[in-house]
Amino acid sequence: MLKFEFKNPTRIVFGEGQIAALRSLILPGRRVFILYGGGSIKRNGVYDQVVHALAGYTLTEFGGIEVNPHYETILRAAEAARTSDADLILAVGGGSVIDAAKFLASAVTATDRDPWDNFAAGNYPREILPIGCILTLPATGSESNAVSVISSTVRNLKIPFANEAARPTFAIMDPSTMASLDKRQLGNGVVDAFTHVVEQYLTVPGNTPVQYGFSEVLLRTLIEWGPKLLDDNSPEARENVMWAANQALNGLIGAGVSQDWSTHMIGHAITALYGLDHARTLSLVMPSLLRFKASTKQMMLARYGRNVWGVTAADDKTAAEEAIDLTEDFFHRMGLPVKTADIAPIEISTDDVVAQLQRAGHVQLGEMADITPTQVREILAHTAG
Ligand SMILES: NC(=O)c1ccc[n+]([C@@H]2O[C@H](COP(=O)([O-])OP(=O)(O)OC[C@H]3O[C@@H](n4cnc5c(N)ncnc54)[C@H](O)[C@@H]3O)[C@@H](O)[C@H]2O)c1
Repeated sequence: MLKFEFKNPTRIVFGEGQIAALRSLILPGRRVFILYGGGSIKRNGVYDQVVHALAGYTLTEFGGIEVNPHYETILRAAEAARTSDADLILAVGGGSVIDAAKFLASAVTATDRDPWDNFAAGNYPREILPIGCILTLPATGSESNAVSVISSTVRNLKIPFANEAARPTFAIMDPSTMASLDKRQLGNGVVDAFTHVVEQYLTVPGNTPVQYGFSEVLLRTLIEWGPKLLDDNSPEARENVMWAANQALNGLIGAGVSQDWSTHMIGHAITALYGLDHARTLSLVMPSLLRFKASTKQMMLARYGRNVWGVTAADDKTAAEEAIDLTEDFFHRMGLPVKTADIAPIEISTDDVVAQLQRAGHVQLGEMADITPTQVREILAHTAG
């Protein structure tokens, strides 16, 4: 097991109707800065529930956080938060809004008014504003992790920022908020969460049976409940997927294991270039990447095939190949692309993706840092079809 430190201080308040618990989570008299996206919360009743729960508090709101949130918009939000003298950022939305809130919480207190480079180098202000969130789309785990993935239109980059201090103080997870999600967002969420587990699990084997066992439970849960969620968006499916997606990226299954975030880094480059949904870049890249790395990942792939998919092949090579085929089929059944033909009219230029990765400083990827730009080209070539 690798050395690790694990602390997840986010207070999770889970279940239908829990938005009403906001009052018990925020001290009276706080000036709350509500951050949201394109306005789905105003159409589905979530905004009204928030405002109702916070009657008597001083509220300021900032809407318009984009999908794949823009740094430039967050800087405007930071100015508004300073002007309103906010003392808590309340994110209401999916991963984009929550990521924006986590970055914003540092941008508000930073003395540097253009803090991108400082934050990218890990230099965050000592004090940042506390963040609370109300999750409306299970996918990213952002509601209780330390990461924000932010895009800069000026720099033409989409990169992750990690700041332990930005883990939300609390996260309200009410599965009924998922009722207004369409099939595309539901499928995206399940596949995003699935890939988070895979990237912390399908690496080189370690002495980490606890982490692997948790990972396998999460994968089996997403495989069982993901299609049901697409089918009927039932309360049972919502709560199981929402909880699994949170556990997939709250730091627990990744503690002490080697990790391979190459699918995500290649995916970020594709989103930055073509605007393709985050999860759809992952479903496109991951099967090809697993096939490309099948020999180095063979032992874990075979274990995954047997423990998660019930593959019975006796030899590891066949079990690994069957596991990848089943993964690809699962992504496809969830309505996501697995070949470039599925994302038409977008056409991916491997040269551009490699250049984008280099601009972002992501040149040696994988758990052994052995995925080079040349290999990225080969992986992308295998997505053709
Ligand atoms: N912080 C992390 O650890 C982490 C991990 C993975 C991905 N990400 C990032 O998170 C972002 C993606 O977040 P996401 O997948 O949660 O999607 P999202 O937040 O971008 O939302 C997708 C769409 O769904 C809409 N939506 C959200 N909730 C809704 C609801 N209840 N009803 C109707 N519409 C609703 C939004 O308005 C938006 O149009 C990407 O930028 C990705 O890179 C972050």
